[in-house]
Amino acid sequence: DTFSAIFRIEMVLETETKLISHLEKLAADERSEGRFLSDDILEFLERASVENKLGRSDEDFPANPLNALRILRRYVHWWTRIPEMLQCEDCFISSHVLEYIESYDAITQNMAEVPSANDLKGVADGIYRLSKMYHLDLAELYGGKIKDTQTDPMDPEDVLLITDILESKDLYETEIVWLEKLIDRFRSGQWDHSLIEQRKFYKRLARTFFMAGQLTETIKIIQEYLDEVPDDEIMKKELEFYESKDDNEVERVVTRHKEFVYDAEIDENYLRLCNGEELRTPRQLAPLRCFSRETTIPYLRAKEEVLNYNPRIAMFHEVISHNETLVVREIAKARLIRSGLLNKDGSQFQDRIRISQTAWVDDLDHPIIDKLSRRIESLTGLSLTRKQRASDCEALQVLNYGVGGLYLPHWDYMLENNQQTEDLWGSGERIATWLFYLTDVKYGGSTVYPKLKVRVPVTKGSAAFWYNMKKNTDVDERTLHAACPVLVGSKWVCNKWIRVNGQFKTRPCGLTKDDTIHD
Ligand SMILES: O=C(O)CCC(=O)C(=O)O
Ligand SMILES: [Fe+2]
Repeated sequence: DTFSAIFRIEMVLETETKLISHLEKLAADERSEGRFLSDDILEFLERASVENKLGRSDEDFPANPLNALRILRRYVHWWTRIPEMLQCEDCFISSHVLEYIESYDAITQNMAEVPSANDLKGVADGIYRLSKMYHLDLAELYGGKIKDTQTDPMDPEDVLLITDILESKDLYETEIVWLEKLIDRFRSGQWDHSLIEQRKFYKRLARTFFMAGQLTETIKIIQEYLDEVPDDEIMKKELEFYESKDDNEVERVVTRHKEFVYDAEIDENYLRLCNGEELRTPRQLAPLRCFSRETTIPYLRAKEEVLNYNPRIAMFHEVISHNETLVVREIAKARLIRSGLLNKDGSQFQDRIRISQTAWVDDLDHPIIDKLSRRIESLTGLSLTRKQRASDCEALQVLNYGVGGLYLPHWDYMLENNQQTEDLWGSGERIATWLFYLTDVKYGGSTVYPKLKVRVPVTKGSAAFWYNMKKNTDVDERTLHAACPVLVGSKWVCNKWIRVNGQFKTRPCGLTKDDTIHD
């Protein structure tokens, strides 16, 4: 899918540039022979051309979720439909039209991912999640403002995509808030009325009130509309319909829907840490230090910032160069696919708890990938040899997050299903995780440890490092961690999962059963 990696949305913009030039050529060819494309298409083409230029002039443009939604809606609602619109049943289809359709098909076949209605849902759901998680102000959001970033105001149609999501989750109360704010914006003249029919909104709001079990409000909202447009026959019918209902009936609609499960409760610490709150006391923070750490190379020292001692969670600074981040991303781009999660039997599945795309890159793929592995060896003292069997670590996992992209709290260890591929047969559990940050993001995306109350901000060039196991090789549950939703930005990371069996020389057991690895 497209919504699960910002990189894919950048690709949609690139594809659109090609489609625009094909459609412009078609319009010109037809015009030269005295025929014209429909006004709908011509108006769209003009708008798309302006918005596409704007989007491509700023590389951060698709990293704003509102822009991502606009780009994808343009593609799904327009570009995919234009071939049909050009082929009306009883009109003349010129050779130019056929040519356009051929080039459209060719371009689409070349796309790794063709955006679909499902992607629109993914982005809309992402924006809803972000608004909830980061307490976004709806009036500001509609006006295109997120924190201190500003883009064009949302189109009412985009807002409706989000309220559709709310409705599908039976979140009627929330939907009412979103719709009321939308009508506020109309009333105050902040939205161009020509963009949409007001009736559509009022009708929608009335229905939502009804679904939420608020019949009085339902009738009130329709009357409010009729006060302004008294002759609207359609709305008069709506009013009659609702007036014929009684409260018992409303109750039934609501209880039917309440059987569904509501949004899972987001872990309180996760929420607060992602919002940048410091949850530890000054006393807990006081002993934390930065170290110039020895490595296995005598003259090389590393910049280590300890964020927690037991278990040790550390950030290593300036451990990957700008150029290296570009190489990793470039190799990964051709291989990205939606990230999976592991079933008990080791098979993979996809879920909303992990929204990103993954690519696996190995030491042999490029000298720089190998160099990164050797660097992690010297910084951690662990062995990262890749072998046909019983490797000391996995290949490098490269991730790009999508709109509202996140990874809810989880552990990196896999317990019984730790031998997915042959190279890892006999490798044992994931003893440690090394996580390089390849980009900065504007807002959101931190890695957080809800049990330890630790937050690692996304910092290009740095890495997070921790042990998932105690010295006696029991897994350490305190390492529960998560990736916060990305609010604005394209988050790229890559991580090395280091396996336990190859580390026996440098990682002996501790003196007590519970000894943690914290040096
Ligand atoms: O992206 C992050 O910040 C964390 C990623 C992670 O925990 C994982 O991929 O297992
Ligand atoms: Fe993880």
